[in-house]
Amino acid sequence: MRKDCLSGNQKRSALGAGRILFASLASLSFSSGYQDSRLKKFFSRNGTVILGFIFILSLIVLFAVGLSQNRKTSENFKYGIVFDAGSSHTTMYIYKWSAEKVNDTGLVYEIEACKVKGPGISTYATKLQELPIYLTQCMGRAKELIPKYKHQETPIYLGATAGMRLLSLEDAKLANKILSAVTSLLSSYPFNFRGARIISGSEEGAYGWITINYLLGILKEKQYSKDPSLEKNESQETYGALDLGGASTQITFVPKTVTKNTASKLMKFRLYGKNYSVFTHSYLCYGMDQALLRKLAKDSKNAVLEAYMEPCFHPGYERTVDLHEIYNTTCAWTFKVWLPFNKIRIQGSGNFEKCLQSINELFSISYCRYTSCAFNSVSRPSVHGKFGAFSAYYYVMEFLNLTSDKVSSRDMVNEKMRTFCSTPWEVVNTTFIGVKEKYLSEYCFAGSYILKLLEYYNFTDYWNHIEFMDKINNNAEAGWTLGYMLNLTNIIPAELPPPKPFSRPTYISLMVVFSLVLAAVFILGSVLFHKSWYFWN
Ligand SMILES: Nc1nc2c(ncn2[C@@H]2O[C@H](COP(=O)(O)OP(=O)(O)OP(=O)(O)O)[C@@H](O)[C@H]2O)c(=O)[nH]1
Ligand SMILES: [Ca+2]
Repeated sequence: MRKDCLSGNQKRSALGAGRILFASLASLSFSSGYQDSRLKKFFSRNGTVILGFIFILSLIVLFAVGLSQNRKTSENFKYGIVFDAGSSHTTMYIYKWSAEKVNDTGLVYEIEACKVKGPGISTYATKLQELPIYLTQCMGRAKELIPKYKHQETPIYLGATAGMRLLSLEDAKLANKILSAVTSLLSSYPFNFRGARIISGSEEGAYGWITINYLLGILKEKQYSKDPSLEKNESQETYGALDLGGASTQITFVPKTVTKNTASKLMKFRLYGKNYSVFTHSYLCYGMDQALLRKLAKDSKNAVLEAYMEPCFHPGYERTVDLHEIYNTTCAWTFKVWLPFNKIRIQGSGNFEKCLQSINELFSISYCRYTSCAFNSVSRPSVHGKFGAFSAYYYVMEFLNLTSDKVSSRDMVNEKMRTFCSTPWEVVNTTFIGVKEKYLSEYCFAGSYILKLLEYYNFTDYWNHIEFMDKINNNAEAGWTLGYMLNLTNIIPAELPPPKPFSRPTYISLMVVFSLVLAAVFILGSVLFHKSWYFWN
């Protein structure tokens, strides 16, 4: 338990200090008081008033010092803005924290997640003039929510992820044009603009890992180890992070053992006085949207008379796609075949087993130069401990009602998926009214894809180790943005800040005790002074 009251030792030392103070004051009044008769007269008349005045002044000083050290946290808030420019869309997050408690864990929280209307910024290469309108609504929210006098000191960052990574592989100049346009646009706002850049897949994975462990209070657990409310986190291992975006997916965790194979994939951090070696890998083209595009491109070769049966779509569902749209992407071009038509009609058959088989072909496992690989010849240290799965992992599992603790095995998920995929589209469409058609029609594919992805990561027998998470502890959404800001604003120190000498209640108790001792000293001093004056006169 944290000590909030005075301990026996503290009480004894407080009283001891009082006695010494009293003795020195008394001796001072005896030794110097009688040497000057004018002074004696003055003290005899005004002594009590002077002592009372000194006493009150001391109290005021003591309390003023005390209050200045224990100022209410609501007085000085700081803010930070981060734009997550993802492949499918952009979201602006506003974080708020107390300047005084900045080093405590879990105290930065999200006050706004503003979804920018429209697709990801990588699609704006040919319509740069539309960017001001694109960002204006969320920037307006930032101006509204952050007090005006804080605007200038509020940092604003924009991090672009896999959509821009892909564009920069296809045409680096175009990607730079977008970033320049965004830079000049965000610089024109009254905030402290600190850069727009494409973050690497490793950064995206690592910052996501920092975010969830920070919000769960795991990074700084040691400092709280005597607090019963945080006991569950004592000596707890960090959570691994699983992020599934639209164009890339990341896996990040602290491996139990580091081998030669994994060493090159480790990122090292020193946070709150502890060292972490974090394995992280980002698979470009393995995000949800790009995986579906690649699957459609791969299976389009089966088209007969401009149509083919798609097992990952519900029976009765139909979608017509432009072949140009699916072949002309960096992720899918390897599946390009010549077909005598421009469009294909995709008809759902809702066959879960066939869907899984077909998804299998998206993962290359034929070659592994390490002892064990997840897929695409990327080394895979054994997964262990708990994992937090967010972004599309959460959206999909939440929709399928598979996020509960009771869903403890992969078999249960398989069963649910089998039934869901075979449900006719007409039934699905009329049951889930109001759900965006794009999302609704793709949940069968998405759920099956997640199952396969987690199988390749080797979670088959560890399904119950995964927690699907969105907002953590009601503080902030899981994702890379908070970790990015914590790092760039140095909110997480490398070393643990030294503990405060006293907690607030201890501090107040000490003030009260010392004030009472002071009062007693002055009252006694004043009585003794008068007695001695009469005695010597
Ligand atoms: N069902 C559902 N899907 C969503 C929702 N929001 C986004 N998605 C989809 O989930 C996938 C992942 O979304 P995000 O995590 O936002 O992806 P992103 O950040 O744009 O992409 P990356 O740049 O790869 O990280 C994409 O296919 C989105 O279209 C939602 O609210 N519900
Ligand atoms: Ca993302």
